[in-house]
Amino acid sequence: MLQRKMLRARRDLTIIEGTNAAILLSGVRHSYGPRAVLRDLDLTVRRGEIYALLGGNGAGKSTTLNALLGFIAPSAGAVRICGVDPVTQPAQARALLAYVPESVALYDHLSARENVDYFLALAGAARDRPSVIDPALEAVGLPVHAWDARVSGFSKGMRQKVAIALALARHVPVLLLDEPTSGLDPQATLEFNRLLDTARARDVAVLMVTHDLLSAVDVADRIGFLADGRIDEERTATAGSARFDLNALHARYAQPRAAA
Ligand SMILES: Nc1ncnc2c1ncn2[C@@H]1O[C@H](COP(=O)(O)OP(=O)(O)OP(=O)(O)O)[C@@H](O)[C@H]1O
Repeated sequence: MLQRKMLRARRDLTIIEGTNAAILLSGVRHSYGPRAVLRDLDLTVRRGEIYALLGGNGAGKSTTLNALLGFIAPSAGAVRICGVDPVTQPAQARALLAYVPESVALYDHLSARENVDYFLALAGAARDRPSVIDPALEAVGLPVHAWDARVSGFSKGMRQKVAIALALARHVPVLLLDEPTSGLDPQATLEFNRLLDTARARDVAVLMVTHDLLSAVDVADRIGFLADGRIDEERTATAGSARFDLNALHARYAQPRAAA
């Protein structure tokens, strides 16, 4: 038993040392009571890469995000954000990532500019308006007339732009997204995907948990299906306009689940 644990620890170390992944999960296991949710999950995302993680309800996608955020400590395996363990070094890991939940929480009585300024101050990051805040708001395409408007009147898409602007202003290498396009109309979804292109161009590693296959096909470099606690299948985008075979992916995604 001890030998198995040592072998596993050595394998984890080898994987960590031999990778340039900004996001790494290696041999990760996690159970809630008797229910094993992650079983030897291996997943890596490099800087400048967008990875879409798909999976049926209850497959363990949020649990995966929670492991990366350091909210849960896996019973086995390694989790790293740019080499930092989010459980044992939470402050260092948090400084390296931005997390955008399905519903972006902002201060409704503050403007877009003020929200970015406030959260930059909380993060201890540089917050000069002309050189940091305004260029970030411009990069995400938030209309200039909205910069000083209270965010209470913002749509979901606009709130996401503020959240991504904050991530860009912080220059974090890792962006974690939970169901970013749920509830967005097709136009807002396309706009959001182009925001992710901006993040990729700035060398950010993006992990996007989603049920939105069309969005994943449009923007992701790799798509992974989480099933039975591990990546069951992974596809990589090909060059050219048909980046993925949408019909094949849909057939894969919609296939009946094995009984638990
Ligand atoms: N805190 C918890 N305590 C006990 N069980 C949990 C807890 N959180 C999640 N689970 C269970 O773990 C499994 C995986 O949940 P998780 O939320 O990670 O799945 P998901 O893939 O994000 O699902 P969805 O697509 O529905 O959001 C589910 O069976 C869920 O009921």
